[in-house]
Amino acid sequence: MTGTSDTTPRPLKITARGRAVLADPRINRGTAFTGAERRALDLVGLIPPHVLTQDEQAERAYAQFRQQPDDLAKSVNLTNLHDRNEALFYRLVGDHLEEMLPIVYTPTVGTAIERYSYEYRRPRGIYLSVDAPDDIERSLRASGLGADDVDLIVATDGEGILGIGDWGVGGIDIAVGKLAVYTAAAGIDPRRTLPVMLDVGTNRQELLDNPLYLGNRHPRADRDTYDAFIDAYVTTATRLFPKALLHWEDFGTANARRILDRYRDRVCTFNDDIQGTGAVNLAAVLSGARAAGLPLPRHRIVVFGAGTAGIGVAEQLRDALVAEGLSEAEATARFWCVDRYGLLTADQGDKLRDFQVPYARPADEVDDWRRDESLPGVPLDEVVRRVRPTILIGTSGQGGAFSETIVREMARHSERPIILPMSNPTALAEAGPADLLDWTDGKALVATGSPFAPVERDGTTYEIGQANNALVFPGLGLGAVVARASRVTDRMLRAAADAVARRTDDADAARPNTPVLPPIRDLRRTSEAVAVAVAGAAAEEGVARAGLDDVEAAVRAARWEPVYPPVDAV
Ligand SMILES: NC(=O)C1=CN([C@@H]2O[C@H](COP(=O)(O)OP(=O)(O)OC[C@H]3O[C@@H](n4cnc5c(N)ncnc54)[C@H](O)[C@@H]3O)[C@@H](O)[C@H]2O)C=CC1
Ligand SMILES: CC(=O)C(=O)O
Ligand SMILES: [Mg+2]
Repeated sequence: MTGTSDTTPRPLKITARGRAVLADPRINRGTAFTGAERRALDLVGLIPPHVLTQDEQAERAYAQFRQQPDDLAKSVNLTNLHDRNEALFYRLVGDHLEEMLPIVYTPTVGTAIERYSYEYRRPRGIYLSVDAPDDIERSLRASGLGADDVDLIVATDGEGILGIGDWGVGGIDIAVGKLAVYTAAAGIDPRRTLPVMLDVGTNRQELLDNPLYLGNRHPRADRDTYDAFIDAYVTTATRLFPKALLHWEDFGTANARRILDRYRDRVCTFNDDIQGTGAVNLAAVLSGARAAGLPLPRHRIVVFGAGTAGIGVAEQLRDALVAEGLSEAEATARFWCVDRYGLLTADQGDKLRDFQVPYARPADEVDDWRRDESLPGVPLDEVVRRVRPTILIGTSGQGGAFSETIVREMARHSERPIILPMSNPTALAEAGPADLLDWTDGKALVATGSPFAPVERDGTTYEIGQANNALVFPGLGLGAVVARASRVTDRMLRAAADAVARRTDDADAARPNTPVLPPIRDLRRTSEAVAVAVAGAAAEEGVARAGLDDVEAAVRAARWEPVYPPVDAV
């Protein structure tokens, strides 16, 4: 993001005066207030006299960032800037996206969430409590935003943060982090967004025992109480902010599914872990299949970790196979999903969760397969040996699960194995890219959920694509907002996946290091392409409420830029 825009920004109306201006990050620009602005806003004497440009401020802020001793300190540093001067924060993150995304987002956001009650400085977002559902409306109204003012709300209940589990109220930082990516990548106007913490308690004893813990100090609410609370949130949020897209992030598996199933046909909503992850995975697989020279229907797909993300990934791949002409049964038969009890098989009874059932293999198919009685079921290595997969996807949160033996076995039967360890944060990746390339003699087509440095091998540099829903949700959100979509449909998700995959169309598939995903440094352009595709799909499908003559122009015009608009002191 550069500090420039092709259109002159509209003046910003400011009613606050004096210290109240400096205390509000949405209007504060600190030392960049000009002499005239300082006089108009009663700031004379409250700021050192010399006026800096935003460029100069950004230079200083970057130097301060670089001085921080570690990633958590960098995260705190950026949070402080975010709390002081929002435009400068986005200017900085946009200018250094590759360097700062791992700080505001995965992996460091995971550490910030674990440390939330220790590192807490200021609140950000809206905290709703299951113990006070009657306060939902009052709390959402306390944002100061009216019916036309909200485009997007990211909500979490903190139960399934990345792969690190239940972190209670600290989960608010994943909503804040996702919104930062929405703005830095797609130019969603940050003043028209809300992070929401749905605090239903926590089952992490360490938090309940911690005197500094800032969330509700009781176990998670029972299902009826939980569902009533979620319903009160959806009903109130959509009544107060009828234009808002409701994004769900990092819920526990059962709740994530139930919520999506309940609301997806009623309101404009999507679950990032199920649908955003499914779309980015599909993009990587489409590009990978092209590079491997094997049409999608001929692939054999093993998904390791059949939870929220894993089954979301399988669902979109299955739809893509159906679109290629396979019947639903034929498409489903291309999958072998492995979870904590081993390969999903139809005889697993109540160990199978309802959303896993369609992917369970017939029990007699695996009669003579080796079982691991400690699971008890067919383990991943046996599945790989028997199935000879061409695609191996990791959404298990089990760091190192793709062992050398497993990967070498896969590579024995596949010219270009597609291996996507998607688990976050970094330590939970099922394998690292350097190992994957070593074990496959450089043949593997790899992308990972968290960022990894490029790998040097035999004089070739392999850039590692980030198979992270961050390639999808910012553009999906912007497209939905521009179209004023009434729903997020499967077709919009497919359009997003295709748009991401097209960003690697000109890559030379014959090269060993051909990318399967566009790099993060191009995230702004990728997000724009996704937004255009999504808004177009919404219009074609009849769920767009905005008239869109020129989708590309509408998307470009909708982008918020982190500039300082002229001040109108009212
Ligand atoms: N790259 C991306 O864009 C995304 C990555 N993820 C990552 O995927 C991972 C899983 O996230 P969710 O699906 O939300 O969690 P989840 O808890 O719904 O799913 C994890 C699944 O792994 C299974 N599992 C646990 N231990 C296992 C073992 N030893 N062997 C096989 N399976 C095992 C669990 O039973 C569960 O079904 C996390 O690390 C998360 O960061 C999630 C969403 C997006
Ligand atoms: C990326 C993401 O949404 C996750 O790891 O949960
Ligand atoms: Mg997530």
